[in-house]
Formats: sequence, structure tokens, C-alpha cells
Amino acid sequence: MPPNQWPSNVQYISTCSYHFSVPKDMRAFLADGATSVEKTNSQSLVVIRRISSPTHPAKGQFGLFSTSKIPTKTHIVDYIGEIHCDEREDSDYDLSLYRDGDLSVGIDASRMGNEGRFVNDYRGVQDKPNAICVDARTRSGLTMRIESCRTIKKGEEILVSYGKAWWQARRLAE
Ligand SMILES: C[S@@+](CC[C@H](N)C(=O)[O-])C[C@H]1O[C@@H](n2cnc3c(N)ncnc32)[C@H](O)[C@@H]1O
Repeated sequence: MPPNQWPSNVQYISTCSYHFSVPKDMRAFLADGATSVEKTNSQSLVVIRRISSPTHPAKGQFGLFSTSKIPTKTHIVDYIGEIHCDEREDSDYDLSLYRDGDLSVGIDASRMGNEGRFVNDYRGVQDKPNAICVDARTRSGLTMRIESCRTIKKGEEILVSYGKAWWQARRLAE
């Protein structure tokens, strides 16, 4: 069941979907170790909320907020979406998962995803991120996780760094 505030034009999924642009051998590598659908605790640790703070640079959009105190180094939620190898220049929901020479693998949550797609960048909100994106081999294969990098208070927004390259690419496109 999609959580509250879920947009009707985006498919809610709980495991990544593979786009046909992922070559067969790459797909086998990424899915290596996948056994069954991994149960996530996403709905208990985070909630999607509209941002109302007038000073927040993403005011009016949505963000991800903690529902309870989260200790440091805790797996908060997976970043789930469409695993692809084609260009997604127009997507603001595309994270890099893996690179093998010229082949780059991303997770794009613009058309399908889970709560992870609502994580905002810390820039303009606070001095440092309180969470990080890490790749991990889990029972779903190679995935991207959002983990706390310090204790997060109940009700705090979960904020990562998208990386300088992510912002530079968008500035150049403007
Ligand atoms: C992965 S989405 C995050 C969720 C998004 N806020 C939403 O409501 O769907 C990335 C987009 O969020 C916005 N965003 C995230 N962090 C931001 C920040 N620090 N400053 C300005 N905009 C931000 C930008 O519009 C960016 O393209």
C-alpha cells in the first residue's frame, strides 16, 4: 500500500525493477545474492511530509521526516526505483548505483519508487547531512540504502548530500 502523500502518477514499489537497458550479464551481477523480497522497515522510521518552512529551499515540495529517534548508523530506508543503464538526464530522482567502464548503472525513482525518492539534499537547510547513501549487497542484490550518520531526532527531516556533481549538472542545464 502506498504511504500517505504518495503521488498518483508514480508507481509505489517495494523492490527495484530492472529496465531493459540493463545488459543481461550486468543484471546477473547486480542481482547476485538476491534470494527473496527483503522486508524493509521504511514505513516505521519515515513519513513523507509537505515542506512548509519558508526558509527551506524546497518549500512546497515533499521531504522525508523521521517518525522516531533514529540512532547513528541505522538503515533508514532503501532507495528503490528503476535500475537502468540508459541516460536519464531529465530525471531529478536518479542516483548512481554502479559503474563498470563506460557502463553506468543508476536507480531512477521518477516513475516508480518508494519513500526514499523523497529524501532532500542538506544544502540550504542545515550545515551537514544527517544521513548518507551507501551501496549494499542485500537479499535484493546490489541496492542503495539511506543510513543515518548521526542521531536523528523524532520529526527531523532526513537530509543527504546528492553530491557536487548532481548540483553542477543542473546548474549547467539551466
Ligand atoms: C529526489 S527529489 C527530492 C524530493 C522532492 N522534494 C519531491 O517533493 O519530490 C529531488 C528534488 O528535490 C528538490 N530538492 C532537494 N533538495 C533540495 C535543496 N537542498 N534545495 C533545493 N531543492 C532541493 C529539487 O527540486 C530536486 O530536484
